[in-house]
This record gives sequence, C-alpha cells and structure tokens, in this order.
Amino acid sequence: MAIECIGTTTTTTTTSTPPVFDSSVLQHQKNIPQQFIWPDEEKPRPNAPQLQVPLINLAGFLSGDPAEAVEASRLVDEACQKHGFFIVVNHGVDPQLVADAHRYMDDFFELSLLEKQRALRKAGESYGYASSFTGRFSSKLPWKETLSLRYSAERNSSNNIVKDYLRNVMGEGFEQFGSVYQNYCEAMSRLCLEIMELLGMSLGVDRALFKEFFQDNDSIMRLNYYPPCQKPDLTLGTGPHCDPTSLTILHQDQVGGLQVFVDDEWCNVSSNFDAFVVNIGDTFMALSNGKYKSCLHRAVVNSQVARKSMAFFLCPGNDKVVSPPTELVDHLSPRVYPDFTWPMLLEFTQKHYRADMKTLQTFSNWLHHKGVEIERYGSEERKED
Ligand SMILES: C=C1C[C@]23C[C@H]1CC[C@H]2[C@]1(C)CCC[C@@](C)(C(=O)O)[C@H]1[C@@H]3C(=O)O
Ligand SMILES: O=C(O)CCC(=O)C(=O)O
Ligand SMILES: [Fe+2]
Repeated sequence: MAIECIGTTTTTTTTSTPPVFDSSVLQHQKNIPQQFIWPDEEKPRPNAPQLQVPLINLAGFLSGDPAEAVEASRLVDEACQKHGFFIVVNHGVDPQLVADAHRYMDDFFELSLLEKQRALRKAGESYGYASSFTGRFSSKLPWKETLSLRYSAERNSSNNIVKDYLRNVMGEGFEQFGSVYQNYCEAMSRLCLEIMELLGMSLGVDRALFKEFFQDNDSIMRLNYYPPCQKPDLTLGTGPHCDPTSLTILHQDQVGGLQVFVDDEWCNVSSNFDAFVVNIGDTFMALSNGKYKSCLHRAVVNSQVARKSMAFFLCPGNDKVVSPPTELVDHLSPRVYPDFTWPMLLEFTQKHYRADMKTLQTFSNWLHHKGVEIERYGSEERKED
C-alpha cells in the first residue's frame, strides 16, 4: 500500500492490528490504548475559562428589519475579525426538528457496532460511519464515533440525497431516520444562506454575493458521538483543528465539550439547546481574503456522560472557484491565498493531510509548489491510500 503522506514526523506504516473502537466496551476501560493518548502539549487542562462570544439574535434580520440587520452584521463582523466564532438564537429552525435529530442520533449510536457498520465509511470516501478513525490514522485517535452524510442543495425535485443514502445503507425501518436528517440538512442549508447574506453585508460586498455563491452547496453533515472516557485528561474527542470547510453550524447537547483557542488559551463554549454555534472555516477565510478568521477548536470528553453534537459543514458546489471578490483585494490587502475549488481542498484533507490548525496554509503552499515532493509538508502520520 503506497501511503502518500505529508509529514514533518517520519512516516511509518503500522503493521499491528488497529484497535477496534467499540464504545460499549471502551467507555468502561481504565486502560486507554496508546493510539488514543495525545501528546502532553495537546492534552486538555481542567478549568478552561468561558469564551466571551456574542449571542446574535437573528429574529429582526430574518423578518427584514433593516436596523436589526445592520446591528447583527456589526456583531458578526467583530466576532469574525477577532476569532470567527459566534452564537445565533431565534434562528428560525424548528425546535422539534432539532430535538428529533438528537433523538434519532441516540438511537443510531446505541445500535451494536455491527449494525452501525452497515453504513461503514469506506477507505478514500468521506461519508459514512466511522468508529474513531482506527483504519485511517495510527496515532492521536479521536475518542468519538461519527456518521457523515453528503448533502447537495442542487435544485432537482428528486434530490433526497440524505434520505436515500440512509435508507439504502441501513435498510428497512430507517425511512423516518433518513427523513429527519434530510429535513435537518435542508434547514441548515437555508440558515447558512441567511448567514451568508449577513457576512456579505458585514464585509461590505453585495449582500447577495456569498448567498448566491453557496446556493448550490455540496455540504457535509456530521453526527459526532463522544462516549464517556475513564481518562478524559489523556484523550480528545476531536483534536485541535480549523474546519477546512466554509461555514460550520454546530448544535451541541447540554453536556458541553467544545473549546476554542482564543488569546492564547483554550476556552469553553457554553452549551445552549436553543442556539447554534457558528464558525468561519478555512474556505471562507480564503473567500474573504483573510479578513475573517477560521479559528482553532477541539472537543474534550468526560468520564460521566456521552456527548452529542451535530455539525453542518457548508461547502461550495464542486465547480465554484474560491476566489475573493475584487472589493476585498487591493494594494493594501493583496491576495493571501491562491484560487482553488472545494473538491481540491477536500481531497487534500482526505488523502494527503489530516486537518489541523495549518491546513489552509499548507494547502496553499502545496498548490504553489505542486510537483515538488509532497512529503516536505505537513503534520500527520496517515495509514490510508
Ligand atoms: C472536510 C472535513 C474533514 C473533517 C470533516 C470535515 C470538516 C472538519 C474536518 C475534521 C473534523 C477536522 C479534525 C480532524 C478530522 C479528521 C476529525 O477529527 O474528524 C476532520 C474531518 C475528517 O477529515 O474526516
Ligand atoms: O463536537 C464538537 O463540539 C466540535 C466538533 C468539530 O469541531 C468538528 O466536527 O469539526
Ligand atoms: Fe470543527
């Protein structure tokens, strides 16, 4: 197996059998397998402070009140220049849909490993069920299970991509399960487009510009399930990274565990079931010519209860070129990142580089130096491909 790895650390192929992440067993285990233990400098520390993040009330903006829209875009601008995280309330998403999505998530992750593996993510694919990433990486494994779904907003009456996928892989009895996530993705795509309008206003470009750019988005919906861990100070649910995608809308249950790195320290983001946490990803950072930040974050786990979060990662349609509008480029603000398309960056994170805090910079360098040996860049040891 040829491993195309970009690593500052030596690339090694592990021959030992990877551990199987069966959460029903591992959550009780005091002895944590080595692959799940993070290096000392990345281990979580207790007593993280609370992130001071604006609560943005979308009610006025969504009902077309111009003064409220200006106020919301001012708050968004402040947060996105500083760190790229903000929280929205009165977002217009049906609370029953959110509650159903959590309920069906409980049902899915409570299935046996064998049953969940009906939706197993195959090597080289970015969708499906993964119990940790035992087949994908050989160290710093995340203490989580995920179910990733592809959502396409392309206008087409028979577009039920999420529902059809779940029914096909999980089989009979999962129709309702599929409908809930189809509806949830549609609601998330709509909310993303509204937020794109706010981002257009706050960046001072035509307010329809980004909304239209993402109209035909080809996005990723991910359900994250973090089982309890008997040694939560050794492990991480999701390692430190910036999302390579454009905009993330995260809904977390009441447990808490999301942390953001701001002003040189890890801060907790409070959980609020009525709210969504929104963050800028690398692709939007490139679209804004570096004006808005894609910020480092991670998820910690705990020894008491399982935690759930649902992330909708907005991504551009496959043929869209990620290039900042001319209004955001001038001699004082020259181009920071080269043009690219989302499938290029997605492939980079799935085949060559494990997403971390340097993904966009490494990807840009890689595009500039394409043809130069890939091993010169990056951070991680990989097993796939
Ligand atoms: C395009 C993506 C890659 C990841 C899923 C989406 C957006 C976020 C990325 C990720 C969550 C960043 C941390 C590392 C990662 C491997 C993970 O822990 O899940 C990343 C995802 C991935 O490559 O599957
Ligand atoms: O679960 C969380 O709170 C964060 C997960 C995350 O950052 C991600 O999936 O990209
Ligand atoms: Fe993330």
